Amino acid sequence: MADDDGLIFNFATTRLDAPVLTTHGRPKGGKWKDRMESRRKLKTEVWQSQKKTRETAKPTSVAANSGRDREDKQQEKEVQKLLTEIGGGGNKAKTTAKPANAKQTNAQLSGQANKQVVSSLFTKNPEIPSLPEVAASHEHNVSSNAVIDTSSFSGIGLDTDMVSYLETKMEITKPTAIQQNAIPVLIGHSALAAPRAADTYGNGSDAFDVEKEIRADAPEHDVFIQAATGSGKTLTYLLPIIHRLLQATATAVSGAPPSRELGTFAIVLTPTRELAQQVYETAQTLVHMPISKDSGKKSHWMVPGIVIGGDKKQSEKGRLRKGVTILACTPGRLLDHLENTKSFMVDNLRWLVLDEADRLLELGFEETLTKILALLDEKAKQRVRVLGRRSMTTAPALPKRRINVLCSATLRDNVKKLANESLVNPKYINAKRIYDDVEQAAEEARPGKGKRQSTNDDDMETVAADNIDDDDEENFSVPSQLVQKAVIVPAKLRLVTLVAQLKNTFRKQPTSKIIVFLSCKDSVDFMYFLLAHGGYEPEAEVETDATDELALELFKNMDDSINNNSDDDDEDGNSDEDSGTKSSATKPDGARRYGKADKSGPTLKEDEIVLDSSVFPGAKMYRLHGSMQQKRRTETFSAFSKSRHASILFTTDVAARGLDLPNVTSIIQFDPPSDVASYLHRVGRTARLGRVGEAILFLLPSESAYLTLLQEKGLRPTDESMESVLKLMAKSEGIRKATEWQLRAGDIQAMLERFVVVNVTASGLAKQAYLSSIRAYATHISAERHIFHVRSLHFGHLAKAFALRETPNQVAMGKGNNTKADGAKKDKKEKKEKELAIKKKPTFKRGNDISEFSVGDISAYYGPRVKRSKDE
Ligand SMILES: Nc1ncnc2c1ncn2[C@@H]1O[C@H](COP(=O)(O)OP(=O)(O)OP(=O)(O)O)[C@@H](O)[C@H]1O
Repeated sequence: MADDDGLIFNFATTRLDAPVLTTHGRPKGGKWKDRMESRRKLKTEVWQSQKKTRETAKPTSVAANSGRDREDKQQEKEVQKLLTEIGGGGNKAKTTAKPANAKQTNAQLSGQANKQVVSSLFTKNPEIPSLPEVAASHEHNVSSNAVIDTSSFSGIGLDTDMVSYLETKMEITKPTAIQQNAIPVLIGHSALAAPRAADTYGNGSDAFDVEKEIRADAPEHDVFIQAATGSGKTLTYLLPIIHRLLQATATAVSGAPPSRELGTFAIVLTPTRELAQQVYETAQTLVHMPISKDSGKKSHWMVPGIVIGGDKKQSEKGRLRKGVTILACTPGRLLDHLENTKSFMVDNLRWLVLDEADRLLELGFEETLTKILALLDEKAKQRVRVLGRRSMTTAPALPKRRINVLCSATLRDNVKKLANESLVNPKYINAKRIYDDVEQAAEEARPGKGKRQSTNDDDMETVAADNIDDDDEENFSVPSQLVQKAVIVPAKLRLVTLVAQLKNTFRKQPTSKIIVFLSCKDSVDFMYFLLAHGGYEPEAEVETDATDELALELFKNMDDSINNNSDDDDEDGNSDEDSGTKSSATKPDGARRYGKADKSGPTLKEDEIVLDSSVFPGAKMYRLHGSMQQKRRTETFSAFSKSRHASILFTTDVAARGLDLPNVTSIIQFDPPSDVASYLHRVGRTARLGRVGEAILFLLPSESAYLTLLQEKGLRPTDESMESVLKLMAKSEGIRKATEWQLRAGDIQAMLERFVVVNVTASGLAKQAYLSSIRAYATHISAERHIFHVRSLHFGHLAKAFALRETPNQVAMGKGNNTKADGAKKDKKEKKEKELAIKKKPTFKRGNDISEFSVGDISAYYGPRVKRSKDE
């Protein structure tokens, strides 16, 4: 580890003989020119002093990896302490005495210097560890979640009209392995379901006659569906539901015939609103199928609906009153309607699907789910008691009782418990086979029991079976055609390496659709804004014109500082004198200027869902996180899904699970996931249904042990060097000299930093993102705490990843380089607010909640939160 790799703050130091400063760190009195000169001199001295402090300070060791139970709280305390230290130290000491150590320096300087730190990108970085060679996990030509050719939908008993609609309108012709196994069971024809559905059904040339095939006494099974990401789980449960509703209209019925007035027949519960939206849209598409004449079947009465938090409850009530046949919803809102909406009729409910059941439990919805199940049971009993059986429709095609379907990626203990408690006469189905016993399913899928990473068609189903596992020996698999990479990047170079990686991806494939995962919503807002607008160079006049002298000085000094770095020298070894005169040859593609006309520069607008990028010309920028208004979330989701342009979606884990965003070519995990299951789900947004895709994980040098952890779980990203990423960008931009890739990286970093300096919005977003991401870092699960420990972060270096030139204490104090935001009053207010926020604490949630921590107030997105169960 390099000397300065410990917890050393990038604080400015003070000196005994410093000029007299105002409370804002500015020299008083004298001529304008003298003051300028004095400031410049002070800045240089502070910089030198700061350098000295850094060199003499000792690295702080990473906290010992013991006493995990206490660690969560300890970690929270530490972050709060660190934030208080870097933000509030100034209260303790206002003396200008010579600092004894870095901490003291911090305390002394806060509230005084408001200086810029422009450090070189390529110096003082920790060593990048060399990693063991990893056999690429994507060397197989066969994809593990591809559609199987040996069967057809009619072969597994699906309604003929549905089959032709799937083929002609949706271009879906062959079922996936999980569909082959689960659809017959859900259609109610489990006798036909066999370990290898394809063998059993042959080529499926004969249409399946439900009336003939379903025996009156055939037992109905609840179903547990477990399958790899992107294997078509939504259609696996929706097709049988619609199939049976359709059949019910064509067969003799006792009681009322199925109609909209009979209320809700199927409820699909999802952990996120976006997933509910997706299920709703798929159901909408399916119910609009044309029905062959004289078949007696009717589809027009089926009405899909959606109730999710964030929508107006009154309009939801109205929809429920009219009748919603297939309802997609999130748990909190469903419980609310079950308890309070009298017109919500579930008397005829025949299916309850818990999609992403493991995620629902992770989010703490266990109690809500238990209440929902109890209420549904209670309402079913009441119906028979009060109205008698006549109120029910009893078409033979319909299940005689409510069928519960659980979809989950894993068979962890909490999911097993839920399955045991809620499933009646269950079948456990994966892509390989059907089990009667949950323990047997888990046992057979343990590492060593099944093969992993298939090399041929026959093994394909075994691969997916490996996903079924228990807590002790968790093992995961990803689509075998997915290319997984990891790039180890020192903190200072993170931002520019991300830009390079994105540029390289667009160069390789100009219409790439990329998702960038970040740990918190503030980082999402910042990256979205920065990479949309940061390629526009601000006009020097904006600053010249500014009444505040400091701004002018900063703008000039900034480039002096840059020029102090040998890295930033131009081709001939000369330095530019003034950023305003930097040659356009050094500017990135598409760099433009905004000047007097839009002096204030761009701002972040709430109602904006897409931005053109100035950093990646031609590309569209999107963002998605839980703090956005529901309407914007829905619009963004739909716009990014439909986009055929080069596009980037910046998001938290709100988009990690279940979302089917078509044709995503690349996943970048810029902030590492909160646990391995999240890794699996994030990368699962690409390489869907046999398509190619790549996933790149960014790690700090101190986090490289994470790769070993991933390998232990069967996930094997190969090592990609940061240097190769930066060199490739430089080369493809026509930079010929082998040594100049560092200059190019420096240019890009400087451009983004300049933008943050002069743009009020960018500066605010950068600081907020910086602080929030440190807090989010502290929410990694305790099992991974030895890898992701907040004490191993170099706060000063990290600031550069947010294009910040302030020291950490300036950021935490709310001090900015946006001169107008620096009035004494505002400083005081901001400081107070910050201290209050730190005291009040950010709510640290554990493990998988990192994403929800990051998306802000969880109850706003997922409905009321319930207590996490103790045995989770
Ligand atoms: N048999 C099929 N043939 C072709 N496309 C299909 C088939 N089944 C589903 N699809 C399509 O595949 C995409 C992914 O399906 P879906 O979202 O249901 O996957 P999933 O298994 O739920 O993934 P995840 O676990 O990531 O949520 C959808 O666009 C869907 O229309």
